[in-house]
Amino acid sequence: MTPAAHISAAIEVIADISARRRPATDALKDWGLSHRFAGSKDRAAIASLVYDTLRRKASSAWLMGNEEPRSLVLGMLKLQKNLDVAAIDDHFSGARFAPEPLSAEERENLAKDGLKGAPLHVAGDFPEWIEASLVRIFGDEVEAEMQALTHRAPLDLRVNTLKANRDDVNAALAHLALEPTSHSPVGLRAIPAENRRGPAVQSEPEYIKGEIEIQDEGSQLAALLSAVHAGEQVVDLCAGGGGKTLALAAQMNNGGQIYASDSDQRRLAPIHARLERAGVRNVQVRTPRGGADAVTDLDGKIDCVLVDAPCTGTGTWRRNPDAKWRLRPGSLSVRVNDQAVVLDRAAQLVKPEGRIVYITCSVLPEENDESVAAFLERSPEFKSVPAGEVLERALLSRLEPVFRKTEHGLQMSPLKTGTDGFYVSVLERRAKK
Ligand SMILES: C[S@@+](CC[C@H](N)C(=O)[O-])C[C@H]1O[C@@H](n2cnc3c(N)ncnc32)[C@H](O)[C@@H]1O
Repeated sequence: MTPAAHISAAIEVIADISARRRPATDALKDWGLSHRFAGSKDRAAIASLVYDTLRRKASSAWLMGNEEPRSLVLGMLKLQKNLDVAAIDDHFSGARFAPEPLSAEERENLAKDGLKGAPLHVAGDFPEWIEASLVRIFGDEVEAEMQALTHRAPLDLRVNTLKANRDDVNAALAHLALEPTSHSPVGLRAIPAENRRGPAVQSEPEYIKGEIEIQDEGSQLAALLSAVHAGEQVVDLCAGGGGKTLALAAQMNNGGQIYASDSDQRRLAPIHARLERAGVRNVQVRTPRGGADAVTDLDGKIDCVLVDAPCTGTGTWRRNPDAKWRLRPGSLSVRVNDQAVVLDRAAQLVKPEGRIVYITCSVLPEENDESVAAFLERSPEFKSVPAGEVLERALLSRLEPVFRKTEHGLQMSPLKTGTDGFYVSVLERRAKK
């Protein structure tokens, strides 16, 4: 397929997503099934155009004056790919499989001076209703922060220090041209290539042997900020597929004890094979049976409860750009309620002077500082640990300048830390009087 044919296909897929309000992954899969002649490189190029279009949906619509799929793709080619009118013209030739030639109006819109005069939610490409929340966290950096969240995300790996070290793994994977991550001491990063799929890491021997995991650097840092160490009793209360559990086990060098649980039995299922592959021996998986709480026997005994909370995932919009246009106020309030439930449960598990490490992959203050503030109001026996001390305990004080500090925690973002938008707050139970 030619680049112009890729653009035609992307317009078709965007039309399907808009008309049927369906996730981009489903629309792309269907397109692939009904166009079996397209090879994997073609499908990757089309997916890349579709995701870039979703990243810049609001600004493209503003530039082109409407939300038609063709307009959205045209706007993206200018705003995200920096193509000028002549370069776009070449693709829109009207030849077989290429899109129809540009109209005079399209040409005029594409020649405009970018986003000059656009409102904030357009310039930052986010739903207007979250603007006030974003201003609360980012102040006058909303536009820069949200624009950084429209870029493609890199692929990050965490080196499993139970089995390997970063230099050796990097040398073995030299053909992938990875770079050590800037902040996590155990991360390696692959920069995304334009219009291509990322490296097939899962087929590398190092992956198969459990020496590496795929994990965003922000998630690695969130686990490190828990400052768990060998000898501690730890509960990973929202363990899901175990991404953080594996990182904690490596930090504890297989010492102490981690209990991994989750209210959703199905989400926990993959953890067993992952623990095995990573050579983890200090994790007991506590599977809830018939919805029953699987950690009641641990109440009041735990040094550190990790709450990798259910959240809206706004901090991962680089990876799931269509999720941002589907976010609704109702789903945010459902998540805030879930967070209250899980924080209250975590509090029962923590022993005096123990801690809850509360994590989200969101940049919205409602589910970060404000969820924490509401918890502290309900549970005066807890206090939030100042950011400087959290970093010091995790031996990460050198990172103090890169994090955005909030009232109760630390906020990461593509702009500030070059990671997904993770939030971490450490909540310590006061000593018994
Ligand atoms: C962000 S995901 C966890 C991701 C996982 N920790 C990882 O690193 O791969 C949030 C998890 O919280 C779980 N969850 C939601 N409400 C919960 C509750 N009340 N108690 C325990 N787990 C809960 C969800 O099932 C989901 O698996």
